[in-house]
Amino acid sequence: MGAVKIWNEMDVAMEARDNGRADFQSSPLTVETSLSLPDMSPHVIELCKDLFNKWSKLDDSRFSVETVSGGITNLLLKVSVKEENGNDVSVTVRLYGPNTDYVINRERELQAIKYLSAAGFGAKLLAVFGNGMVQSFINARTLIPSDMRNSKLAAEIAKQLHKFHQVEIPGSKEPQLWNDISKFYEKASGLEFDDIEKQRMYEAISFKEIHKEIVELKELSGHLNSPVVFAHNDLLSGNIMVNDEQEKLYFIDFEYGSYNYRGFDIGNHFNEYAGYDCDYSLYPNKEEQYHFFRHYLLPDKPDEASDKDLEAFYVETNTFMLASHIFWALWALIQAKMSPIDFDYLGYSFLRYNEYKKQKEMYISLAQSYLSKSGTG
Ligand SMILES: Nc1ncnc2c1ncn2[C@@H]1O[C@H](COP(=O)(O)OP(=O)(O)OP(=O)(O)O)[C@@H](O)[C@H]1O
Repeated sequence: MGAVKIWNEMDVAMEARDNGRADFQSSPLTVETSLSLPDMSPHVIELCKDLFNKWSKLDDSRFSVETVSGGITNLLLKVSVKEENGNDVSVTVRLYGPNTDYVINRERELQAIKYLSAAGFGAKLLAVFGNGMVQSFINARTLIPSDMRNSKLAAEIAKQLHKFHQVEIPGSKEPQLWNDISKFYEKASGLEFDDIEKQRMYEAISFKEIHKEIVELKELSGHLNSPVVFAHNDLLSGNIMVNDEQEKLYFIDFEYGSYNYRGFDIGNHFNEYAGYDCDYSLYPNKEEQYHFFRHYLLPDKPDEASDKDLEAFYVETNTFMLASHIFWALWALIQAKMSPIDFDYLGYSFLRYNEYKKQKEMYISLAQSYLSKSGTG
């Protein structure tokens, strides 16, 4: 992560605080992400003491630091503190992965978190620092892909997403999908790999073909009038948590959040039924999708959604589902080069693009015949 980027983050944070719009702390300190947990812990404790006054005088023995997730993007730590009054308090400390600013706009993320957490979504933002942020710890379990097709949970996710899409975030309301895809395309098409096998696989990719697909899909999806909303853009099972006793659902991780097409957010979510293994036999069937759409469209009276609205929603979602494959296929190519994390990003990119090619004919003709029927094509 470059120094310029860090200062941008701090500027956003300072500006928000100066305008009295936020009540989170900030510090220019950074924590080296390559350290082992035992070596990193004293630095994390020092950071927490610097950020939170009430902890500044506590003995280090009152802090414990553990790993919550190695993520495929960041390192997430849980810091538990025994306060002087005997209370146990936990927070999460997120350390941004090196080079993630090639694929994540941190300013956009920070701006979104402030407003989303104020609207009751996700964990509360408590502090930002040089290469990460501190948030409240959520006591809930993280979903696994198969949870998402559980009909009760699917209905809850749809309802929650409907609310999420109503949050207003200041700034430009331009949908970002094609800007992001175009940025990813530029970056992804000019890579070079030191590893010979990776380079060989990379050279087999036809960027000319991908470009043509992007142009056609952009043109077609533009006719579908998908509403532009503030979208999560990465609603996979690992970014949804549920507290079963309180029946409370949490969306977390707004790294990719932006104004975007509603159909993209939902089509992307449906693609995630397949999990990281990309088992697309798990993609929701029409009945499961309609169940989701009903609860999204009319959360209080889902059974009253009209066939016409459901059909339009189906066409919209499955056209943008195709764009989601291209988005993440390009993203994974950049990650394959930039990320230090041991994950087969190149293989993942191929799985996503192959699935795009497998599905495109069916869903593009569906959208075309829908548009010609409705006279808007
Ligand atoms: N505030 C929180 N409280 C408790 N657990 C959390 C919190 N935020 C995240 N988690 C847990 O950590 C996991 C990883 O979090 P998150 O998705 O935000 O990290 P990430 O590095 O972006 O991961 P990935 O790149 O895999 O999406 C989540 O799936 C969830 O289990």
